Amino acid sequence: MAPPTVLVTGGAGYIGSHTVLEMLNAGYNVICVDNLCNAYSGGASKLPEALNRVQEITGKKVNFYRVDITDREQVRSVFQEHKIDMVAHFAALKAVGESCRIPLQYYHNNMTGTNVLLEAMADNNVFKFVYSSSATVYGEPKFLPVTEEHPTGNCTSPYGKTKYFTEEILKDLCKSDKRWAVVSLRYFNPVGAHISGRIGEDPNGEPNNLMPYIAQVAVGRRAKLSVFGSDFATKDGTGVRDYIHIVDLAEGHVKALDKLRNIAESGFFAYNLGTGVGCSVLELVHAFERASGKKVTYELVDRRSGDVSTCYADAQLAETKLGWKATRGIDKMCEDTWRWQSQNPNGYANK
Ligand SMILES: NC(=O)c1ccc[n+]([C@@H]2O[C@H](COP(=O)([O-])OP(=O)(O)OC[C@H]3O[C@@H](n4cnc5c(N)ncnc54)[C@H](O)[C@@H]3O)[C@@H](O)[C@H]2O)c1
Ligand SMILES: CC(=O)N[C@H]1[C@@H](OP(=O)(O)OP(=O)(O)OC[C@H]2O[C@@H](n3ccc(=O)[nH]c3=O)[C@H](O)[C@@H]2O)O[C@H](CO)[C@H](O)[C@@H]1O
Repeated sequence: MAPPTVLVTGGAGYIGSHTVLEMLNAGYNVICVDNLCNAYSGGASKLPEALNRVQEITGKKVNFYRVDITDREQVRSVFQEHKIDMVAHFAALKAVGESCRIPLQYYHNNMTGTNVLLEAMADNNVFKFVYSSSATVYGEPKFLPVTEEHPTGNCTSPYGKTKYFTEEILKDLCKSDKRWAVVSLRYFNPVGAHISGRIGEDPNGEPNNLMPYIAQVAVGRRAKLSVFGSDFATKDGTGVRDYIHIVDLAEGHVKALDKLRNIAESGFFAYNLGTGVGCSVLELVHAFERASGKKVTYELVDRRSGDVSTCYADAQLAETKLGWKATRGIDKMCEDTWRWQSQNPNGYANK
């Protein structure tokens, strides 16, 4: 039987590129689309640099189209060109603070873009869908560890709401038509890089998230880290999160695709992708110092508005239903981030 062909939206981004790599290694054919609004496109190749490197690492071909998923015609033309079996949907805008400043752009990109994609799928009889959701759908945790049964929807930012609203649309769609089979993967805090050091996280401008900030301080691009809040009710007063290695996360997607490929079952299924282990900001700083041999200068500052104190996953359901479990710990996350950051101090741009 020919290997299934998966359309990957946002495949040039951080999580998309790592997942494409694991999908190729697992034998899937991959068609990537990305509008490159948050991915480095430079170089002589027509491929975005991350995918160029994915090809180099895997020795396999990535089909790439520069497509904006909000553009109906562009999306349709990809479905006309290729016989798609399943879709893995990563494309989205994802900066929490920015989403509060420009909510309409977030709703247009993330909601309209997803609707256009789902309509094109239905028109082409493609009903298997893996969605990039987030622990942000749980809002402030009411209990820990957070299971998939935890209520969703109490999101504080427009970004978070787009993740929650999309899940609601997907549930309605699955209720309305039994041909749909949807897996929504709720990521906790993805960090790290591929072991080769060739692909990794390359944020535009000042990083919003902790790990890339730490890495840029260690490599000398930024003077110091601001630690947001030291008076939380946690082991050392700093915020606690469930960091998950990007390769574990990528493998979770392959497991989800394997499940969709092999089941006749339809419906909406949500799974947490996390490790179940909470790590504080200062624990991560110290782990990174050990892994890199560099000092990470920091100062304790006020809390960032909207931040919860502690959030970590119960990831048992993904283990039971998908046969997936995270295996890489904090030290490995730091080691691999450092290999990527030290070999590519300016990310994909060779400046
Ligand atoms: N990184 C995280 O911490 C995290 C956590 C939870 C969920 N997620 C979700 O995972 C997905 C991937 O996140 P990431 O960290 O890889 O982000 P990313 O920005 O690196 O990747 C997203 C990619 O989508 C592309 N894109 C955005 N809008 C598009 C559009 N309209 N048409 C085509 N391409 C478009 C961007 O150019 C980018 O390459 C997103 O849906 C995000 O919300 C990320
Ligand atoms: C409010 C916010 O942005 N939430 C998003 C952010 O969650 P998180 O806030 O969980 O991730 P993060 O990496 O922004 O922060 C992790 C922890 O580090 C702390 N921290 C972060 C940056 C920094 O410069 N200094 C510092 O101390 C922060 O207060 C928190 O305790 O990312 C997630 C994915 O990874 C989701 O997309 C969340 O919706």
